[in-house]
This record gives sequence, structure tokens and C-alpha cells, in this order.
Amino acid sequence: MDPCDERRYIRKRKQVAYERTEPTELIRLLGLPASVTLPDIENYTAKVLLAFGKDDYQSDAFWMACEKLHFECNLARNKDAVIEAFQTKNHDIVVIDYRNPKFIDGEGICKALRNLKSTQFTVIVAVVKRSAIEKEDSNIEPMLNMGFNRVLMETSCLSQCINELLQLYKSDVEPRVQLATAQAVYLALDKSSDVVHITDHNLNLQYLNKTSERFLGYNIKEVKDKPLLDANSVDNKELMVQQLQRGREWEGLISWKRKSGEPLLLSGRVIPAAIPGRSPSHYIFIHESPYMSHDKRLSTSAHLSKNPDLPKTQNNRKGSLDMKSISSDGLRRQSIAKLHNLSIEAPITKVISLITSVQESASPEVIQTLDKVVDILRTTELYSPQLKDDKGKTGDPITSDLMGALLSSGSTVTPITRRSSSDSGSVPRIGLSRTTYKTHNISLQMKELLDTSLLWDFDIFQLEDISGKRPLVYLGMNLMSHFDVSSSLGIEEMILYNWLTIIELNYNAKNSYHTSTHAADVMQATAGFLERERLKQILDPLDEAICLIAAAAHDVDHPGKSSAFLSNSNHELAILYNDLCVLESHHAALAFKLTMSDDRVNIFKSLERDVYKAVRQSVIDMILATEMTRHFEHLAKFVNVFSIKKDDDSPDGGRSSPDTLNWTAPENIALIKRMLIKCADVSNPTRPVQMCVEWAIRIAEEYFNQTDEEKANNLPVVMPLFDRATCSIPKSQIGFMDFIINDMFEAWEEIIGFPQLVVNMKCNYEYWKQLDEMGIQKIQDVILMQHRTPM
Ligand SMILES: Nc1ncnc2c1ncn2[C@@H]1O[C@@H]2COP(=O)(O)O[C@H]2[C@H]1O
Repeated sequence: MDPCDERRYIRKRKQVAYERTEPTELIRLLGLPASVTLPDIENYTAKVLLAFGKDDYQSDAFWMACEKLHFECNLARNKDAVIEAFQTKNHDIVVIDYRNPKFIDGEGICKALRNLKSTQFTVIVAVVKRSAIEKEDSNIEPMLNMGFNRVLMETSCLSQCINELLQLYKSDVEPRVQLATAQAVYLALDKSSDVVHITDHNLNLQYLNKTSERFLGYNIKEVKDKPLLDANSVDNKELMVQQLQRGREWEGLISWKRKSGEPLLLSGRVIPAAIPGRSPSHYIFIHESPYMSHDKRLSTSAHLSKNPDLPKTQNNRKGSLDMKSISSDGLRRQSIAKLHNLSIEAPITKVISLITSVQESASPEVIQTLDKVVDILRTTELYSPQLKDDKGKTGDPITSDLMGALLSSGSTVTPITRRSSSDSGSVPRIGLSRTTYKTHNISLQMKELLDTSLLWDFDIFQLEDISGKRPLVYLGMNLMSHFDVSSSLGIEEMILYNWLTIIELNYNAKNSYHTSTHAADVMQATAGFLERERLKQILDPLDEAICLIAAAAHDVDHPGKSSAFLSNSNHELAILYNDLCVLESHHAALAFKLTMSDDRVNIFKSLERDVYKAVRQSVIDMILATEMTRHFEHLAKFVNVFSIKKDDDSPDGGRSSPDTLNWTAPENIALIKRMLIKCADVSNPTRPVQMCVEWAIRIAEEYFNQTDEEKANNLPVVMPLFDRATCSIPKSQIGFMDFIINDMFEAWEEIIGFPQLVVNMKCNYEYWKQLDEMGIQKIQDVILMQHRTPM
């Protein structure tokens, strides 16, 4: 459709349900180049006021354009209404209909608005008739002088109105917002009780605040562009300048001369201001207010006791002293001093001290980079995942959706009714067996299949079929027996069988992905990893048992919805766990609740108290490690500790571990077990392609169901792009592998030596890329292609 032919569409808009258009989609709809970025409407919503005496295509087009851009829009019919609306909302843009004074007095409105002080930062636009502008002798200057910023020719074209508003936003509103912010900053500086001076890079004064004016007696006109400091102002001025030029802050005493000639010594700091990568262009001098820092000055300066004027100055200002903040500040300083006196030092403090000492002799660029490093190290969120800006902004939206949902636990509260979970209720009853578990009860087909249970291409879906959807018990018994778990725990095999049965019964068969087949698959991957020589050397039989148990139970009673969904729907589990690690906490708690519910399922009953404690702690730790919001934290810790040095001369073909690393230290074993279960949990993209595809379909189906339910119940949609009508399965898989899988499996493979993982992973990645290039998106089409793909 010709975008300018949208007039009919606009006229009909009141009957059409309005659909929110995402900015990126809008760019596509409008056919704008991908490089165009829409205003940061997440953070700032522009406010537009339409001054139109009556509705017509023009007011409709602007109204619609505002909706598309997510700008707030108001309409006023006459001068009084415009002034009233403006005084309430202080709009960024006012569009005035200037076509016919019969309907609305455009000139009067513009003048009245400009008479208000608050329109200083407002863009006023006049919409004029085509003929008014197309005339050869047309002259808009009088209108500009009247107070309009822009004169637009009438148009019924929606995209033209959108473009106009966008341009106004970019060229006028944004800079004005920034200007207003800058004014606010100046105001803050003027109101600050600190003495503030700003100089250029030659230390010539550019700005001083009101407190400085009061204390030193100069106003800016008298001293602008004059040197701020004289030779005696600072003890070692050269050193200070050197440090500032290198981009480093300086702290110390500066001796000032008041206009009246009296000296004034102030302690403070000087901060270089620079565009990143450049040398400083300005220096900011901040001195604690002479009245606020009186005590400190007295104690730091011998000069001061000789200066009788200061206490007088302080007395003059006494009314403005904030005694509470002074005393609490004093207390804070005392406690910091106490802390410094204690003989404790956190490793991070040592690291920061080392970096700071390196900065002493570094170049300005290195100093700036190290400053950033120190800033990052000072946060408490060192391992919290943050999507890199470029990926977050320009990456595939499905990937952003998926990563947003996996890596954050955002929630909004709206009630729904689902009740489930045996967490707070009673444990389901099952037919517990007291007889001996007999392996010979299984069919020949099952036996043949289970003979391959340790192979990476083990067919879990065939097991799902032939076990009547009870793969966990069959495979579980096979693997537990292989690793002799009953001996490690000192129990009969029958208890293991009962335990696997009760755990399997508590997986929800109705889910499409999080069923006991997924648990069995994770257990199978776990066994595959435990079989690697490297891990055999590190983990003992009890560790192996812990890994298999954690894998079997890690998603028990998964509702097929994410933790965010549970939080958003006020689910009892979210309430119970305060929206924190909701699902994983539930899986771990329920696993133990079920285990402890009856002696016949209690696989831990023979363990000594302290061994049980350690086993319990480790199983919980592993299950909690499957929580995806901490994915990057776990991965970063693992890579930091186990980063492998490539050494081609080493006897094991280039694989060598850091010499000093104690692989079997408890904290390192814990890291390995966490990474093991994490990799097993999301190992599906490293399986043979047919299985990889089946898992992708199952997880997508589960996500789609969640989106359906969120929409049906009017809940926040956690992953809006996982909508069965529009989602691209290949794109979601490419994104998942790019962000979560590829790096983690490369690192894991390096440690455990399992090339098949990475080979499969790369093949599958290529497969999804091919499907994507072929334009395949929907589940049905992926299934069709799957049937064509050879095993
Ligand atoms: N193939 C996949 N594609 C997209 N997401 C996946 C895939 N496999 C696993 N996941 C997600 O990764 C999560 C790992 O923890 P959960 O099993 O709780 O839930 C899992 C899914 O949300």
C-alpha cells in the first residue's frame, strides 16, 4: 500500500482495535534504513498537544502518529483549553492548526503560549494550508518571529506525520530535554553548599557557583577566562597539574584569596573531565563547604587557627547547618576509620590496591581503562549477566526475548488460580514396592536399547515410547546400577527403584518439554559426562551418585511455566520463595520432601548424619545451579578457575591444566558439579540433529503455551515473541546457541575432553542456519524438514 494512501485507514481507526507496534517493527513498516534508531522512548515519553478546533484527517494523522511512536498525545479545541492543558502537562511539542482562524485562533494561541515562561523548551509547530506555503512569495518569517519553531504543510499522510514528529523529536525535543537537564545541573551546582569551580584545560576559570561567589566574593564576569590558581595556591602545583593531565583526580588543600584580600584554605578535590579516549578538556574543583567542613579544616590546617574570620563566616550561616547530617557523617567517618584499623582485608580490596598502584606509572589511556576496571570491580554485581549493548539492541528480537526470560526473573503481580505443587501439601501416594527390583522384567527391545544407555546418541524418545512414558525409572535404574549407586549410599536397589518411581510420578506428563523424559535425558547426559576419564579422576563414587540424583530430580513438578510466570501470577510457590529461584527452590525442596516421606523411598537413610548433610547440600547446590538467571555467573567462575593453557608439547595432546590448580579441592569439585548439571540440562543442542530438533520443538511448544495462557489471563507476557503465530524456531535456536550454548560447551569440552559435543553442536547450528535461510519458521515446517533429515 502506498503509505500516503492511508487516509481511509486513519478515518477508520476508531473502529479498529489498536495494536501496539514495537519501534523496530515500525522502522521496518516505514521502510526506514535499519540504522535509524527511534527516540529512546523507553526512558522518555514525549508529550504532544494538538490544538485543533475540529477533528479532521490532519488531527487524526497526528494523533495516529503519536500512538505509533508511543508519544503521549492530548487534544485541545480552543485557546483556553490549550493553555490549561499545557500548564498541566508541559508538553514538548504543540501542533497548532493554522489553516483557518475560523476554527481556532492559531496566532493567539502561539503568542499566549510564548508568554508563559514554561514554554522555553517547547517546540511549537504550525500546520498551514498547502497553498500558503506553495505560493511563490510565501514567507514564514513572521510566523517564526511570532514564536513558532516550525511551519508544516498540511498532509494526510501518516508516515509523513510520523517522520515529522520523529525529526522534531530528534532535532528539537531531545536537545531541549538535554538543555533542560543541563540547566537543572547548573541549578544544582548553584544550590550546592560545596564551592565549585570549573576551568578549561589551561586552568582558566569557566564557571563558579553561587557558594563560591559568596565565599570568595567574585562573580563570574570578573574572573571568567582568568587563571584560577596562582603559583602559591597549591603546595606542589606542578605535580597536581601533571596528575590532572593524566586524567587522574587530585585531592588536597588549596589556598584561595578572597576579593577582600583575606586568605582561605579549603580542602577538596579536582576531577578531570574528558570525552573518553581524549585528554581532559575541563577540570572540576570541588571543595567541601567552608561551613560544612569546618571541623575537618580546623584539624587539617594550621593556617585556619590564625584566621579569625572563619568562625564568623560559619556563624553567619548557622541557620543553614544540618546538624543531623554532620553528626551522622562524623559517625560514618569514625566507623570507616575503625574498619581501616582492623586487620582484615577482602581479596577484592587487595586487587583494587594493586591496580591503583599500577596506575601510578601508567599512561592516561591505561589509567582511564583501569579506572573503569576498578569501577566495575567495586560493584557487588560482578557476575550478574548483562546483555552486551550491541547484542541487546540490534540482535535478533526473538533471542532478546528468550534471553530476557531466561536470564531475568522480572515479575508483575496479577492473580490467577492455578494451584499445584506438593511442596506445601501432602506427598502423592504411590504403590511402593517392598520386593526386589528385577532387571529381567524388562523386554528384549528395552534391554537392547538400555545397552546403549551410555552413548551420546542414545535414543531417549524411543525409550519414552517403549517405557510407556516412564523413561526415568528404566534408564535411571540402568545408570544407577552402572555407577553402583546403591553401594555408595549403602541401600538396596529396591529403594532406588521406589525413589525413581516417586520422582518420575511427580514430573508433569502434560508438559511438552519439562517431563520425566527431560529428567531422564539430563540423567543420561550426566552419566555420559561421568564416563569421561578426566571426571573419573576427579569425582568419587559418592559424587557420581550425587550427580545422578540431582539430575533425576532437578525439574521435579515443573509446571511447564517459567518462574517469572509464577511470580506474575502470584502463584503460591512464588509467594513461598519470595520470587527468588522459585522453580529451582521448589524442585530441590520437593525432591527432599518426597525422599523423606517414607523409609521405602529414602535413598539417604543409611548415610551418617554429616555425610547426609554434605550430600544434601551438594544435591541442592546442583539443582539451584540449573537456574538460568545465574548462568553467566556460573560460567564465568568456572572459566576463571579452570581456564586451560594450550601446551602443544604436553603429553596429553595440548591439554594441560594450570599447574597450581587443586582439582579435588571441595570448592573446585562444587564448580565442576555445577557446570556438569548445567551442561547436562541444556545438552539438547549438542545431541544428534533429530533429537536436537525434537527438543527445540518441545521447548517452543511449552513457551507458546505459556504465552497463550498469559494472554488469556491478561498477565504480562514474559516472551511476547514466542507466539505460535509468528515465532521463528530456527532463529530462537540460533539465538539460544549463540548466547548460552556455544561458549559453555566449548569450555566444558576443553575440561572433560568430549569432542562429539562440539561436533554435534556445530552441525546443529549450521542446520538451524540453513532452515533460517530457507525462511522456515513454524513448528510444522520444522517437522516437515526433520522428516527429510537423515539420522
Ligand atoms: N533448545 C532450547 N531452546 C531454547 N531454550 C531452551 C532450550 N533448551 C533449554 N532451554 C531453556 O533453558 C532452560 C534451562 O533450565 P530449565 O530446564 O528450567 O528451562 C530451560 C529452557 O527454558
